[in-house]
Amino acid sequence: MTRAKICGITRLEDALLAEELGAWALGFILAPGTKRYVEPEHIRPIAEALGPFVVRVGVFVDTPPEVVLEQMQTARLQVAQLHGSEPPEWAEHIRRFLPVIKAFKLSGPAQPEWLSYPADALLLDGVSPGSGQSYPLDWVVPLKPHPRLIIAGGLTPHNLQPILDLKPYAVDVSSGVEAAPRLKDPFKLRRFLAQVAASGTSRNQ
Ligand SMILES: O=C(O)c1ccccc1NCC(=O)[C@H](O)[C@H](O)COP(=O)(O)O
Repeated sequence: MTRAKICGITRLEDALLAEELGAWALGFILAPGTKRYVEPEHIRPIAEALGPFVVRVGVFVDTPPEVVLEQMQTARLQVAQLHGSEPPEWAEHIRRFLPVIKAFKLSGPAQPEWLSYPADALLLDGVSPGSGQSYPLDWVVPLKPHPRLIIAGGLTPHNLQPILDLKPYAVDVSSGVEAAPRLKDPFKLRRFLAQVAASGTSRNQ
């Protein structure tokens, strides 16, 4: 079954709606200077308002492991997503305490050696995270053997079906379900999550 992660959450109402519509995971951007950055103290009340069965993910870019762990605790998040050029030792350090998703940005086909990166799941993204940029689907193929492969990058309710046909562990979307940067669009969110559910992969099936 394929799960859905909704990334770039900045508002409580978006988080609660995504949860209600069946999202498995919600992502909060902890990379200062990026469009959807939210401070750990701002995330905390959102994370605490969610039910127990939705996974709270913190997204970091080249942040040292000690800082990742500190901010994850402050924000009450559960899974760390490493979205920069973090060395494997950083992921190993964080994994002593929390599960890790390692993201790789594609400017060409995925590299098979990424399969051995120490992470609980791998995520493939476009070259410019959160920008709605996609890539040719066959670039994903070298990582297909990974049991927990998350596909992101330019997904929308319109182009989602061929990705779902690959049956990845999860799909991840940010700008494709926004009304404007930082604000989710309830209609797009509903369509995206309904499509994941209709693929026979909803958490309720
Ligand atoms: O979304 C951001 O602004 C962002 C900034 C810095 C690092 C990562 C970021 N997003 C990570 C994600 O997991 C996004 O969901 C992913 O890049 C897909 O975005 P989109 O193409 O807009 O759906």
